[in-house]
Amino acid sequence: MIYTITANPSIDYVLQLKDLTTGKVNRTTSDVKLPGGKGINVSRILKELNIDSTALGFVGGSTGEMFKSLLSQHELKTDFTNVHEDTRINVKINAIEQDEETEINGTGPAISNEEKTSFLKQLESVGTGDVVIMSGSLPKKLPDTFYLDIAKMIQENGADFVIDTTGQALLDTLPLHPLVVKPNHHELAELFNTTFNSDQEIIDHARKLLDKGAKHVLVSMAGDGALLVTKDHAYKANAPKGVVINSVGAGDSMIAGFAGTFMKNNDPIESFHIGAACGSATAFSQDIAVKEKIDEVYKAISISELS
Ligand SMILES: Nc1ncnc2c1ncn2[C@@H]1O[C@H](COP(=O)(O)OP(=O)(O)OP(=O)(O)O)[C@@H](O)[C@H]1O
Ligand SMILES: O=P(O)(O)OC[C@@]1(O)O[C@H](CO)[C@@H](O)[C@@H]1O
Repeated sequence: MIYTITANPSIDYVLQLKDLTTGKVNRTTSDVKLPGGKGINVSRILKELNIDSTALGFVGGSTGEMFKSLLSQHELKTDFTNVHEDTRINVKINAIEQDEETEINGTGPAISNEEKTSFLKQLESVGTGDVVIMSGSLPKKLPDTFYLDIAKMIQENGADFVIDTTGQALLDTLPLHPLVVKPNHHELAELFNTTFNSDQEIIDHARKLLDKGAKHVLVSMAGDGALLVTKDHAYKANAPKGVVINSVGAGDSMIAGFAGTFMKNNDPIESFHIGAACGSATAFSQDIAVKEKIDEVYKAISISELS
């Protein structure tokens, strides 16, 4: 079973307007509320790919009820821990004529010790053959090491894990051999305090993450596609042409496509192809991509070997 952990889920309030002027009243041309949070997005893509997962996380208050109701139409398996304080609302502003996306994410509820303990109890049965995908910010009062501590615990029981994180937190996960890490090219450059001028430079730095323990490294590059780097090979997926509607969740979609497929077939290249299709398909959709869009985009992506 794949478990996704979204410690800090959200209602994503996605607003579209022509242009955004700060300090003024702006009016939307359309607005939708979506059940958000990185692990939730991963579970939603897995569902589209017909791969079972259970979504875990902390949900509370009246916004939590709305979040669950928004999510219910997607028919995911969930096992949320109820908390006292409200689930957050994240505001996503797509200013069409400015071609600009602005996000304002809330801090989320404070999690009490009892709520945290009850959540962790759920993970005691996770073991060999399971994968736990953890992503997104932490709500108030959870320790910075929350995801890392979970990785240590479930790994001792034989499970695989993915933590979608950046910076030092990403480096800290590597000795535990995560199934995959997926920095974007800017995040990878920041990790090594450098800038990249070629794919080869990106590949060389991605290999350092393999040397430190990652089992697979994907480097996402938004409209420039993505790289899959293994010890001896590197592959590039093109970003197909299309109209970008809302790229929020493209990275989550790519992780879901890669990890979910790899669990099934152990084939990193096909997993990469599907991951790239999920990422672009989400960028070309207002919400997280649906199966038909993923299939359409898959056909427009080719994987080429670079080195
Ligand atoms: N504009 C785009 N056109 C085509 N494909 C895209 C576009 N943006 C993203 N993708 C696809 O989705 C993948 C992941 O996107 P991106 O690199 O933006 O991840 P990210 O930085 O983790 O994003 P986010 O945090 O917004 O989810 C890219 O590698 C690419 O394959
Ligand atoms: O504040 P976090 O937890 O870092 O990110 C949360 C979030 O921006 O990530 C998802 C897209 O990746 C959205 O659904 C959600 O609103």
